[in-house]
Amino acid sequence: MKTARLIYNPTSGREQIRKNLAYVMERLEKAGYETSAHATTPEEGCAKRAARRAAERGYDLVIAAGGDGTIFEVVNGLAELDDRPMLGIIPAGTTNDFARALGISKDITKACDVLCGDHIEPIDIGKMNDKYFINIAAAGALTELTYEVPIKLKTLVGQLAYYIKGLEKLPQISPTSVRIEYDGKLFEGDIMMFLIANTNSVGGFEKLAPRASLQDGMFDFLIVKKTTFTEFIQVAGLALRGEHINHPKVMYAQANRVKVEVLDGEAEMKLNLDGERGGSLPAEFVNLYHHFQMLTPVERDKKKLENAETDH
Ligand SMILES: Nc1ncnc2c1ncn2[C@@H]1O[C@H](COP(=O)(O)OP(=O)(O)OP(=O)(O)O)[C@@H](O)[C@H]1O
Repeated sequence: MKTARLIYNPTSGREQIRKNLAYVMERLEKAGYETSAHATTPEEGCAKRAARRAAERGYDLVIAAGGDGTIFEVVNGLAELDDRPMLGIIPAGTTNDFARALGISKDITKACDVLCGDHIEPIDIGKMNDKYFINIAAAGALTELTYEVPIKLKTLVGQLAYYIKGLEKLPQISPTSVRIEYDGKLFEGDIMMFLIANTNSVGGFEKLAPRASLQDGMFDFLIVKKTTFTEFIQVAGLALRGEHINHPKVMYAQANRVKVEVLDGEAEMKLNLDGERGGSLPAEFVNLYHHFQMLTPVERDKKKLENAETDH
C-alpha cells in the first residue's frame, strides 16, 4: 500500500487545514494511501525536520499543507536527499504564490482531488548556496517587505498592505555596486534590486517574471539598475502591468545559473528566499531541473497547450 505523510501548519491562513483534517485524511485513505499527519509547531525548521524524517521512513508521498512558508520548509527538508518522495501541497496560507503558479485551488475539496489523482509532473526548484527555494530569490530595494509587513495589516487589507509599507520605505532606497555572472555573461554596476524567479507568481505580482516556468530549468532574472526615485516608481508601476521589462533601467534575461557578489566591501545586500530571510551575498543560484515529482491538476495540460498555441 502507498503511504502519505501530511505535514500541516494548524495556524496558517484561517486554520483551514486543522478544521478539515479528518476530511483530508479520509480522502487520502480512500485514494489508497495509508496516511499519517504531523502538525507543525512555531519552532523554526519544524516542517523541514518533519519532511526529512518522513522521507527517511520511506513515505511515498509528502504533502505540505499551509502557506508558502510551510512548503518552503518541506522542500528544504527533502531537496538534498537522493531518494525524494513525491510532493503534494494543500494551499492554506495567506499568499500561496506557489499554488497559484501551479493552478492548485485553495478550495480544499479541489486540492484533495489533485492529491488523490494521478497527474504527476516534474518541477524545478532553485538552490542558493546550501538553501533551496521554490518561487523567488531577491535582494535590494523593497525585497525585505515580506517580513516587515505586520500580519495584522495583511489580514486587514491583504495585498494593499505591501503597497502601503512599500511607499513608506521608498525614500530610503539606495543602489549597491555588484558583479553578477549569469550563464557565462557578466554585469557590473550599481543596482537597486535583483529578482531570480522560478515561477511567474511572485507576491501577487503575476506579471513580474513573465516567462518564468517551473519546468524549463531556467530562472527569469531581473535587475533594476540604479534609478532616480521617480524612475523607480515608474518601474514599479509598469511592473504591476507586466510592462517593466522593456524599461531602459531594467535588465531582463533567462538563466540557469547566477552568481552575485557585492563590490563595495562595506555594503551588504540581504537576501529574501520565498519571503523568508535568506542570509546575505555573495551567493550562487542554480536552477535544479525537474528536481521533484509533484501531484498537479490535470487542467494544467490544457493550459499548457493553449499557451503553446498562443506562443506560435
Ligand atoms: N503550530 C504553530 N503555531 C504558530 N505558528 C506556527 C505553527 N506551525 C508553524 N508556525 C509558523 O508558521 C509560519 C509559516 O506559515 P505559513 O507559510 O504556513 O502560513 P502563512 O504565513 O499564513 O501563509 P503565507 O506564507 O502563504 O503568507 C512559520 O513561521 C512557522 O514557524
